[in-house]
Amino acid sequence: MPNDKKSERQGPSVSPQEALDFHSSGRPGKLEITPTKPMATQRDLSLAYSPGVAVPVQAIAEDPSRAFDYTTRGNMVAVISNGTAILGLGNLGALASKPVMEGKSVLFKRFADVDSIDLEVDTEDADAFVNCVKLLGPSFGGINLEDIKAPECFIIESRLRELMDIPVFHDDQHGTAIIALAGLINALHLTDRDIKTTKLVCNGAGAAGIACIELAKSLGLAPENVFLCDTKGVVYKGREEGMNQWKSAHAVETDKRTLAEALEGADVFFGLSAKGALTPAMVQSMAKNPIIFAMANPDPEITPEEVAEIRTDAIMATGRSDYPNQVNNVLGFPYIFRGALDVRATTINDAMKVAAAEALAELARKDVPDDVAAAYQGNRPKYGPNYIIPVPFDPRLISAVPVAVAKAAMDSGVARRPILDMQKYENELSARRDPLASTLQRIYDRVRRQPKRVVFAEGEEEQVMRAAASYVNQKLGTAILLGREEQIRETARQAGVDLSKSGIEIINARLSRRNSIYADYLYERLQRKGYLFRDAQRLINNDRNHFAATMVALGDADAMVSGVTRNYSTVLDDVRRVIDARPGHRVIGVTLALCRGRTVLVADTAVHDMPNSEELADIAEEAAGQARRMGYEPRVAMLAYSTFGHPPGERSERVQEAVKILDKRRVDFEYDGEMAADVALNPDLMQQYPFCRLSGPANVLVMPAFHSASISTKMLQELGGSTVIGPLLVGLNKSVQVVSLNAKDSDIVNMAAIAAYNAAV
Ligand SMILES: NC(=O)C1=CN([C@@H]2O[C@H](COP(=O)(O)OP(=O)(O)OC[C@H]3O[C@@H](n4cnc5c(N)ncnc54)[C@H](OP(=O)(O)O)[C@@H]3O)[C@@H](O)[C@H]2O)C=CC1
Ligand SMILES: CC(=O)C(=O)O
Ligand SMILES: [Mg+2]
Repeated sequence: MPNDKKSERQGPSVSPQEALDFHSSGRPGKLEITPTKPMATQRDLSLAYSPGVAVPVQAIAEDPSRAFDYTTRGNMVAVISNGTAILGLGNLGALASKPVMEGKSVLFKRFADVDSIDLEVDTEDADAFVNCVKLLGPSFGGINLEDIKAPECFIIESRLRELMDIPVFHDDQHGTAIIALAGLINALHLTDRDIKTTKLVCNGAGAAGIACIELAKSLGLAPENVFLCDTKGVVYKGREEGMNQWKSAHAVETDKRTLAEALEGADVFFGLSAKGALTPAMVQSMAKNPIIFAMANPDPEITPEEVAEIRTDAIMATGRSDYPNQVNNVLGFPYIFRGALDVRATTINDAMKVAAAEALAELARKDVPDDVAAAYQGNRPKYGPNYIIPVPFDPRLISAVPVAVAKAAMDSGVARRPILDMQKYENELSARRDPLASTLQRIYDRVRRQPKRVVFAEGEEEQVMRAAASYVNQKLGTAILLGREEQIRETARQAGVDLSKSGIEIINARLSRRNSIYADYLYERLQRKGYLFRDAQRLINNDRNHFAATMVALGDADAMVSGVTRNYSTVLDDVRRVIDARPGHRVIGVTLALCRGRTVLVADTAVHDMPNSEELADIAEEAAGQARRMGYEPRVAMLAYSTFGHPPGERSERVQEAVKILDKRRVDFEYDGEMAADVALNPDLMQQYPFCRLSGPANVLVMPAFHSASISTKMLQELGGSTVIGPLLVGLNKSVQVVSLNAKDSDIVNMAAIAAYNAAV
């Protein structure tokens, strides 16, 4: 079973500076807490706090299970660590573990809509730690222990499991074991091996290593075929140095003493130890079609490149996201807790772990449908050596894994609130997916497949340099910074932005050898609009928007981003002097608003002040086209203050007329109107109009005028807590995006990626 595809990095690599900037930008850290109830009036205060709050207090005192109804407990998991085994970095203390724990909390939310808070407990004393967590128990629906070193982690977890009636789960043990097992099930299947006769060597006899071999044995691996190694070599019967009861339980009768000896002829290597622990010579000595899971983080025991140099028949996995086959517990803990919380499980038992592993393994064997293919770096993965396990961005995980876990909890009798309608539960799970993340992920992946050259017009601005560096680092393409080279380099030096990477070019408009060609081009476009040649030359020399747009117009760049230092409409006017609308199209602005798991595109948020009916119909067509390009099947609502004629009014007639125009054009997407925003978005209200032609809530909202579009999106952002992206410029003949004044580097990169994406599709 030769592995024809050489292992290579697939995802973005990040520089140390980028990692620091990411964590410190804006509000430091990765989490914030937002209220779920209004706290605006005296009445709100009376309900949320005294006296109203006394009522749920009494209800919970009488019946503790009511805490799940009246508080956050049922959806709240604590990620708790003492920092004694942070990733593979060792014992760096509780405080240093905080970035990882915040990260785990964010992943709980991002992947499975589980609310989570990180708690760093500053003690290495197991009793003190247990006592602390136990006392915090009433606050949470589950406890995710993280990065606590062995053997204390075994003592801590088993004591807490006895003491608490909510799931306590040491992620480095069981999360890792579940994912490794899922990968192993498929790797064994692909190499035609029987688990009963498979020989496995696990390097690392700590939390993760021991849990992995325990779960593997529970699935049929023969104890005599499993060799456990640690810093002292093989864990054999009779060994005394560096032993503990958890290692002893897996000691084997053997004369092998070193990892190298254990690996001779072995089928499987599990690495849960440290960077570089596996050498090419050891890999060479393994059996045919070896299975190598080098899972140490952040650097694996051996890299896929090193393995590929010496063997082409290996199935290779790491804990990292930038190689194929990421065996990392992020695939597990969010979904396992989701399922456990939803049935109010008292624990996470072996049946639930095995069910999760099998669900993950099965998912990787299924055909990947179109809407899922996008999550896979743009390539539709096919079950095989380079795809034995789903990627964390696979949108099917949220419905597949929790369902399996919840069912197993119910079957094994630990569910306090069984789910009666599993199909309904599965649908509810899918609705928890964060659509922004998948949309942006899809865009990024597509651009990575077809990298583009983006010109950043405001190259002297610090956040623009950061964005350009990040764009290149993320392998989205090459970046051109416009500006004075010395100035840019000095600002970059002071700000600690690394511009030395290949793929970042600095161009000074005045000194460019294309300068006169650009001036000729611009003059030809503007000579009948009152411009002299010297005016065109001045615009090219002095105005970076004109220079950048001309670069794109003449094919010297694929896309352009600007707007950090000038008003949107000013940049748009500059660009329109250089670039026309695509033939047959109308230039409009589309804003993406993401709120509570829902995405809507709002148009026109940039160009038409008071569109007439024809223009409204054009806007609907352009916005529907953009929705499709972003992977949504458009359902367009033509909005007004009235719904289907009531109350009547002249302004609504304009919108009604636009609907008739769309009827005549026989467009190939769903649309209807005129209707009010609540009817467009609320299926219950829409049902009151059974003749409405939309098959579900609208996802494209065409506003009757610019002011309503602009006001509503800004209110969504400020009051509704929506993430708002845009306006995206749509309908231009070349790809240009304008960011908002003072946009942050991350916003600029998103816009650059969208510009590059629009240039590609
Ligand atoms: N991919 C994933 O999802 C996960 C990966 N991991 C990774 O696994 C590793 C271990 O984590 P964890 O089990 O929590 O940590 P622990 O501290 O509990 O255990 C570490 C184990 O690794 C052994 N070890 C360390 N260095 C070497 C080496 N060079 N050769 C052989 N054995 C070595 C230690 O040996 P000794 O007992 O002799 O000290 C110990 O048994 C880390 O790199 C971590 O990042 C962990 C969890 C999840
Ligand atoms: C992934 C993880 O939890 C670890 O490496 O510790
Ligand atoms: Mg960990």
